[in-house]
Amino acid sequence: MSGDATPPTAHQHVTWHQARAIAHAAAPLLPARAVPVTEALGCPLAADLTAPADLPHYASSAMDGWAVAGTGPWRLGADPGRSLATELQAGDAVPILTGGAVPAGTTAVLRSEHGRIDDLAGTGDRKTAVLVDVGPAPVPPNAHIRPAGEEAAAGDVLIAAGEVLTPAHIALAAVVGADTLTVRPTPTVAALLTGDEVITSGLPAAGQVRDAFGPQLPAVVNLLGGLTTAVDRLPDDRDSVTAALSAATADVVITTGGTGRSRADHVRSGLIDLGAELIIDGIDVRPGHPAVLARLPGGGPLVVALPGNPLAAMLTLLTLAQPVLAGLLGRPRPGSVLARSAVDLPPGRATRLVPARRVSGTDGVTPCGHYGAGMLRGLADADVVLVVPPRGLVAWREAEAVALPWTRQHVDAGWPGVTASRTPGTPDGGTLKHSPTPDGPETCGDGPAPVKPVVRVEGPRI
Ligand SMILES: Nc1nc2c(c(=O)[nH]1)N[C@H]1C(S)=C(S)[C@@H](COP(=O)(O)OP(=O)(O)OC[C@H]3O[C@@H](n4cnc5c(N)ncnc54)[C@H](O)[C@@H]3O)O[C@H]1N2
Ligand code: MOO
Repeated sequence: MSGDATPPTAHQHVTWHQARAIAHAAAPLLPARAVPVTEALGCPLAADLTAPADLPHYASSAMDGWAVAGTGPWRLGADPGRSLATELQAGDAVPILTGGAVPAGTTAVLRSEHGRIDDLAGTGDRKTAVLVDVGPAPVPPNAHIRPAGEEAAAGDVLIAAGEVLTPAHIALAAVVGADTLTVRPTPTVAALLTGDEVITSGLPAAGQVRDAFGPQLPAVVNLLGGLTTAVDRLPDDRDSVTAALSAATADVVITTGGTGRSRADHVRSGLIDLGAELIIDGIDVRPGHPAVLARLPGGGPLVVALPGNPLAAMLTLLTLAQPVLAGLLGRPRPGSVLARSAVDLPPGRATRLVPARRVSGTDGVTPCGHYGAGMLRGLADADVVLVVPPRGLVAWREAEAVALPWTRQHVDAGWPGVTASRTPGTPDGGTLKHSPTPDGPETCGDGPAPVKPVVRVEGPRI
């Protein structure tokens, strides 16, 4: 399809809740793939990792010293190195190092501190050094031998499918000889930042803006579970935007700017030129109404098109990119936070996303100020974002909000400054609670304001 008309299949004027649900549903779990062990850190394992052989796969010494057979004193033979060719007979000993393979016939390892080499016994070429046990007690059978299979038998499950791989998992996989691991991959994200007026350093002149996204978008993507593999900057030029969209190879493309319908805005038209499926074209939310969610043809990447206004873009990450990444990771649809607004918020034409910060001494939150679509101060001050429905909010009633990716851990752990010993529900004591309903509570009504405002978390976590 070409031209700038919106394809009839696109969801238009969807609500904020619908947009999140559609975005999540449009992003199915990424198929498992084998990745090098070195790239698997942080990925959920897709198939059990079993031990291909006993672990350790040979009996080895746990000490520097001598492998001995039977009781001492022992005839000291040559260093067998790490060869298993030597077979000890009762009364034999050979030097051994920690980790060295114990020769067949070994009954114990005498650690170096507990052995003394005495005069040579015998005569001529048949002279042999004698090893004497001078430890506090005779070396017991099997001392300091790590038997084969001590840690795992061949076939044992070492790491169960679903585990998110830690450095210790990676080390374990490496020592059992795995070169690749089958994981649920981290969704990759390519960022395309549009705008002739956007500069990347120094003070912007009139008509210019400093790029707000490049310096932090990869970090936010990372907090949402993705990995940014490319950040490219594009002029406001239809061919450039179309070419960059068609060349993108990531699981998700996030664009910034150019979602409007002016002669300088080319993201929507570029998508249409390429025959992309527009899944969402416009959301009834402020800020962020021109946002687009699309899929490039041929099973290509999902495209999350963020408006250029900085606050609008950052909040649209929560509206669209967060559920998309959650879907690709096989995580539930992101939930929301329940908070109480310390002030009434009047009705409006659409759902509004309002950065809000905690009110000291209470568990209420209040709008930060400076939350125009092109601003960032309010967001920089915010603990959560209130989701204000068109009917507005009544002060101190439970209201829906979303945690910011960078405050989520504080919300999950209780608000910053709240100690675990505080009684939930008292001022500064947060009660965190999940709710299965991602669509939020009833937020308006005429009942009395609660005495003790409570903040809680609802819905599945990302
Ligand atoms: N006639 C109309 N005009 C506009 C409407 C509308 O409905 N009718 N909607 C407004 C809203 S709301 C938004 S949001 C924007 C959408 O704009 P775009 O997505 O096309 O973004 P741009 O026009 O490219 O830029 C908007 C604004 O953001 C600044 N920007 C862009 N990139 C960056 C960046 N990397 N760092 C910092 N700031 C950036 C850009 O300079 C503009 O100031 O359209 C409204 N207009
Ligand atoms: O919708 Mo715009 O995204 O308000 O700034």
